[in-house]
Amino acid sequence: MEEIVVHGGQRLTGTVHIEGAKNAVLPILAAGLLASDGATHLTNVPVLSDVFTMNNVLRFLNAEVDFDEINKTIDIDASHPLSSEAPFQYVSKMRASIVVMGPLLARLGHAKVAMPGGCAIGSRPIDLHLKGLSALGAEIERHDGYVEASAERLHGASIYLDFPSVGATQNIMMAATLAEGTTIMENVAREPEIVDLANILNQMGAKVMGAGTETIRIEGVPALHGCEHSIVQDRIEAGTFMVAAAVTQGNVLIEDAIAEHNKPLISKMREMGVSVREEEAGIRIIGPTNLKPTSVKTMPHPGFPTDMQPQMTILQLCAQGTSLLTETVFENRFMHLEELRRMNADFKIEGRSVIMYGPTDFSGAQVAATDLRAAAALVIAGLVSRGYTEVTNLKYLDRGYFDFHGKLAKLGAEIKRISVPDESVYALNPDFADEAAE
Ligand SMILES: CC(=O)N[C@H]1[C@@H](OP(=O)(O)OP(=O)(O)OC[C@H]2O[C@@H](n3ccc(=O)[nH]c3=O)[C@H](O)[C@@H]2O)O[C@H](CO)[C@@H](O)[C@@H]1O
Ligand SMILES: C=C(OP(=O)(O)O)C(=O)O
Repeated sequence: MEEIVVHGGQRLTGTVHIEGAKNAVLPILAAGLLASDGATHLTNVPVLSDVFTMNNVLRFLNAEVDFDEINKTIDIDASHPLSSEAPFQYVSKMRASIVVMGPLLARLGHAKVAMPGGCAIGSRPIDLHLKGLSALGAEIERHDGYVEASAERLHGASIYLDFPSVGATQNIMMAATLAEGTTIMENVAREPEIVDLANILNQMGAKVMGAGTETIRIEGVPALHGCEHSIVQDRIEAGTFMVAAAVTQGNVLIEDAIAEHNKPLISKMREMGVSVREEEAGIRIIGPTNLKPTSVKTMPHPGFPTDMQPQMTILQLCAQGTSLLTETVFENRFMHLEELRRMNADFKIEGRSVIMYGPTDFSGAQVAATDLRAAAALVIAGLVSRGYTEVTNLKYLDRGYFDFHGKLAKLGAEIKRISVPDESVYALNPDFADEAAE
């Protein structure tokens, strides 16, 4: 087992490089299945466990996938006959694998995908995905833990999403690229990752218009081909380092971060007294001595992203006074807070809101990550804690962050990732921690 050990108290300074976005590359890998002619070449691909999982899903479906981890590129060749079945062993590993459904259905007229189920942050149904695919003419059946969709040929339709679901928007958009006629999707997700997907689909020969707005119009085409595409920067990784810099009173340039994609976070950080400078090379964060409290409510884009919520709570817990955070997107995304209580955090959860009483005098503890962003939040809390913090369950962190501890170490954090025996009696003993950190 591995864990991250942080000795808090260091100011972060320097420059950090941001990877391509996990939430962009996963649906884009699925989009690679749509190209019946030629290979798709992706650059700026993040080296993440979720990417390995999605590659394996594509390989199982009979696509050729070549991942060059050093150069961060992937080539996908889906030009030969594909299989249409994504089994439980893959889908259970990663919910996002449900986005192969739209491309398979469009390309092969059939898709059988294991129902993804929920995860630690909430129940995560797929009713909106299915509603959209059904409007395009697919027959949907659910049996034995699978959802099966078939259609001789999909046809364009008008689809209104009850909620701007990211995955449903992606799945339906990809299916509609090869449908006969025009599809109008309303109340769709507007995340930058949706725009990135639309961009690559258009390079593949699709006709997708309006991505990034509430309405997307897709004119179906008979076939798509391979192309080259560079994955958009990860706004959530950028935001995570912005918070880490601010909370440690640091001075960090988040290289190539796109301010436009992180507007709600930037606005809240400025309100709290953080200096956020948009420079040519990226976003510079200078953390103040005293942070002001604030209220945050997560919303679909362009609202405050739920994927920044756990990290944001650390900034709020450090503020001088009472802050509020309301999570409206997922019903169970406060699990990191119970771990933070063991690090001295004082808060009260009331339904979907948490009231936080700052400033917190964080003290190091052994804590376990419960999901991806919880893992990042716990490490950030460790950066401002007295003594040592050990964060376990790093499999969650590895889903979405490449070399997180290494990047923080380069910025001056005292942090190591170490192997420990599974039955670790590893206590918060500075002598042992020093030894393990060598
Ligand atoms: C791989 C990826 O891109 N993951 C992101 C994507 O997840 P994902 O695509 O799963 O998120 P959605 O936008 O679909 O889900 C948001 C909310 O809608 C609900 N819902 C969704 C679909 C549906 O058919 N029915 C339904 O009720 C979900 O339960 C959830 O409460 O967007 C989320 C919201 O920004 C982010 O937190 C995830 O990091
Ligand atoms: C919730 C997240 O991802 P996923 O939808 O892949 O679980 C996330 O990136 O924070």
